[in-house]
Amino acid sequence: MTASSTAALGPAGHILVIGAGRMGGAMIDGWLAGGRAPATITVIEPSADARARLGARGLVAAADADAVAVPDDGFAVLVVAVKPQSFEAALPPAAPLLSAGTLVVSVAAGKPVATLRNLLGHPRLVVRAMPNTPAAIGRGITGCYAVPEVDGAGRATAEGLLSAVGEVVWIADEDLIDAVTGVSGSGPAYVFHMIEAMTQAGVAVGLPHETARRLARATVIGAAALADASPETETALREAVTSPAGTTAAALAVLMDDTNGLPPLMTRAVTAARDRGRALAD
Ligand SMILES: NC(=O)C1=CN([C@@H]2O[C@H](COP(=O)(O)OP(=O)(O)OC[C@H]3O[C@@H](n4cnc5c(N)ncnc54)[C@H](OP(=O)(O)O)[C@@H]3O)[C@@H](O)[C@H]2O)C=CC1
Ligand SMILES: O=C(O)[C@@H]1CCC=N1
Repeated sequence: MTASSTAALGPAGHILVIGAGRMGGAMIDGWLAGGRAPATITVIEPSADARARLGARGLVAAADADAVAVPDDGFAVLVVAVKPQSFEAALPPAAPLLSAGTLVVSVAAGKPVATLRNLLGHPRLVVRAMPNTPAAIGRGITGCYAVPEVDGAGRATAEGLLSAVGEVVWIADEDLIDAVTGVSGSGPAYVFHMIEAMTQAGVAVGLPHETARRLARATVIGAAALADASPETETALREAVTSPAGTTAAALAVLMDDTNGLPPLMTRAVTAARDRGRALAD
């Protein structure tokens, strides 16, 4: 396989996935839903239960790298989806499974290209990708960085895999992957916490917990669906809820406060996630 042949990850090209947990599993679900043949996906996954479930769906599941049979045409793509803390154990044994043309796509937070290369026998073609869990329903968004050695066709290969689970955005600077993690990789948790916080606030002003939760949950889901369906900007949609001197204006005076409101709080939260991603590099 040549360096550029990875671009042709057609229906028969093989994918190796290390780690089929929440993120790896969500991506696999997306590929299968998109029509990829299960037998073209080999997964290294230590959990026997997970392997049994993957095998039942027609994927090739191995407990470790030693148990993986490399297909005749090699693996076109390796997807690294283990936790950063598992890198040292999980990656070096997989190095012999790669060929010169294998495109390595890592979704791990924090771990830089240099570390991936050191642990995987110095592959040339590396993409760092930061997806998020709405990928499980095809509604994710992934920020990606490709090393200069990955040509347009290689990017197309990565984009083909990642767009099966949602939108794809490319960034030109590897350092900004940690910022992507802070906004969208970790972001779904912020939205779920918004539901929790609105529920808690509803209880604080007298609503029964289940009623508050139902109202909060349907509001977040409905507002997101409206933002998705509407041609209006978020600002216009917010203004449409806000009557002059009304109830929403009273709430937004609290939420939009320059010092104690949501924007400075969110900036602190995103910065903390970005900084944690940077720290995971070590
Ligand atoms: N969850 C998220 O929202 C996102 C996660 N990510 C990134 O995805 C990666 C995985 O995270 P997530 O899916 O949440 O974590 P999970 O723990 O759900 O998945 C990791 C998987 O890797 C398996 N694993 C552990 N050790 C090995 C090994 N030596 N070889 C092969 N597989 C192994 C685990 O198996 P077992 O459980 O049996 O140990 C588990 O199934 C992380 O690097 C994270 O930064 C990126 C974007 C979003
Ligand atoms: O919390 C984490 O570290 C991972 C990366 C982005 C979402 N989950």
